[in-house]
Amino acid sequence: MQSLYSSFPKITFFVVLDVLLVAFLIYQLYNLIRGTIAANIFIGFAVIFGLNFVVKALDMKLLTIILGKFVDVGIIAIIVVFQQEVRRFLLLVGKNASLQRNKAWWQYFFGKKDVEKNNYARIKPIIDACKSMKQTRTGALIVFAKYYDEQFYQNSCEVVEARISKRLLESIFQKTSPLHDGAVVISENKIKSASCILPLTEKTDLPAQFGLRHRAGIGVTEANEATAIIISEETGEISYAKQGRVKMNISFAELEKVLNKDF
Ligand SMILES: Nc1ncnc2c1ncn2[C@@H]1O[C@H](COP(=O)(O)OP(=O)(O)OP(=O)(O)O)[C@@H](O)[C@H]1O
Repeated sequence: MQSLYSSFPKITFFVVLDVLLVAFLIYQLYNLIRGTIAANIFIGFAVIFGLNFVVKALDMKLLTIILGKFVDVGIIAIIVVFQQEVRRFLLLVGKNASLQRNKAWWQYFFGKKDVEKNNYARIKPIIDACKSMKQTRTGALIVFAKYYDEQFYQNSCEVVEARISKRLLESIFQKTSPLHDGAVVISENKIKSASCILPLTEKTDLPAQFGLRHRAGIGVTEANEATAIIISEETGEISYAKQGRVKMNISFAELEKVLNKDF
């Protein structure tokens, strides 16, 4: 009994912290891959790791060698297979440490009123454009990128670099416009680009009516620090995507609230 107890690590502050941090990381990982195909692949990896442990314990030499080969390349395989998820995870870890974020905190404490006032002025043309596009059932996808990753967006986009205006947004998404296909990306208080082809989410548990526009809107928020407004051409319904999740059929009051927070 004595030896069993002595084999346990002493419970210190850092042991508790260690366990809490690991639990937090596993929870974040679970959040990132929940509802995606990656979740099944993750279970596949876990089964192989578990089996390897069992066959080793049972001293089954042949299986130990075969499964051992998988486990040896496990980390590399995980990075290759979970490329998107690793990217999202690193973004998540890095976002709180970023300079821009610190700037936002500074503004929060020292210039909140100005920020809020300017924010409403920035949001209004977007809300107005959404109202009009909802009415006319014009399909649209507007992405709000916290940090404009040129490599990510510009490969597939037309550069716009224009002031945000209701009429410009409407004209871009008008069905006869050459730029109407794809997404508009707003960042740094500008319409940076239009007609962007974005990565599609691999989620398997989305509503049946969600086609490519919705999948792209959700996909971009999984791969980047971004949120997205999706207006359905079929129903005029407005959805809002953030961190890979989507709120369907949101009202304009809700839209104003979320944009005020996220944009
Ligand atoms: N990868 C992509 N990135 C950005 N936009 C895309 C992408 N794929 C498709 N789209 C846009 O989605 C449009 C097609 O939408 P689709 O009908 O498949 O989507 P949906 O989610 O069902 O939306 P809706 O309710 O408007 O029909 C395309 O015309 C294009 O503008």
